Amino acid sequence: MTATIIDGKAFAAKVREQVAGHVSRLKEEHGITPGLAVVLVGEDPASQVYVRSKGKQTVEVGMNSYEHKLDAETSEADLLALIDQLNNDPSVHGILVQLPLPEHLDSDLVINAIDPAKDVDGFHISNVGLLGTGQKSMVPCTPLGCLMMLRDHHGSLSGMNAVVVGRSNIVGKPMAQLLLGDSCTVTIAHSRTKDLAEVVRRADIVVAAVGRPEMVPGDWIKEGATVIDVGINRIDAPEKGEGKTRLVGDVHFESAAKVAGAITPVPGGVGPMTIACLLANTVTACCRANGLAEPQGLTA
Ligand SMILES: Nc1nc(=O)c2c([nH]1)NC[C@@H]1CN(c3ccc(C(=O)N[C@@H](CCC(=O)O)C(=O)O)cc3)C=[N+]21
Repeated sequence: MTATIIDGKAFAAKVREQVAGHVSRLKEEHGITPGLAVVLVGEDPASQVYVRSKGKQTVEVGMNSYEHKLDAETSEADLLALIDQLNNDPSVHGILVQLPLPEHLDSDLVINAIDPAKDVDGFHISNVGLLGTGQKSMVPCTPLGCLMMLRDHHGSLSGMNAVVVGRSNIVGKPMAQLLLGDSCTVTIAHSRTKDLAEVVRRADIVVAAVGRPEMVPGDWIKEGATVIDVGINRIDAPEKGEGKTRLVGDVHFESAAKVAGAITPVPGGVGPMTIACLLANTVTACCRANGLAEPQGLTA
């Protein structure tokens, strides 16, 4: 068997088209332009790349992008003051604080200072609680993007065995909640799971989100299973020449694609969907803030 490739890049372009449609309707019918504020503390090069690409796409769909770059030594009080200002700015509908934050800043405290209605990452404890109890919330972008691809590929996920490998607050746990919401039987596996290979082999859906390059080999995958690879790992690629690198996922793509029914590639899979869902969440937050009907198909 050779797996169908789930093209996250193309899917993300479609999501952005829908978002752009909602944005132009908000402008024409209501005179409102959705705005997304991104806060970056310090100058981690990977974070800068991500923030730049996100800012560009925000403007491309017709929204306002506000970037706040603070130096690495910024105090917690100054960061909290900025968040307070953004919480009270009616032109800002979404706020994202790029993680990880420098060591001296308490990220839980900072994230929980964001107005939950503007928390487009879905990391605020109120949104986590709302998601866990099946209430309307802001849903974390990466798991939301994975859910959209799974629904698109399968239609209904009801009754499927889903194994999420990884238990992070930003991917593993919210992913499990979303799959449960779609009536999957959900297992969260992690580094201490006994017989991990056997657990993964039972899965109709595997979501790999551990941050370890190519740790899930093809012989852990059940024939025909759907594999969603959340990992984005940069590794050395001496075969490309001295000092070169390449991006790989948490799944060993080549071997997994031989047994899976469908699989997301890295790059071009989950990553582009994460940014598209950030834009989708910003439009959703803007509609809710203005008491307007929210977009269909862009939320969980
Ligand atoms: N508060 C917060 N929210 C985030 O959503 C968040 C964050 N902090 N911190 C950093 C991570 C990282 N992240 C990525 C999103 C898209 C790609 C992406 O589109 N990657 C391309 C490849 C890019 C390349 O070539 O390097 C792909 O997978 O095809 C990557 C990384 C969001 N993050």
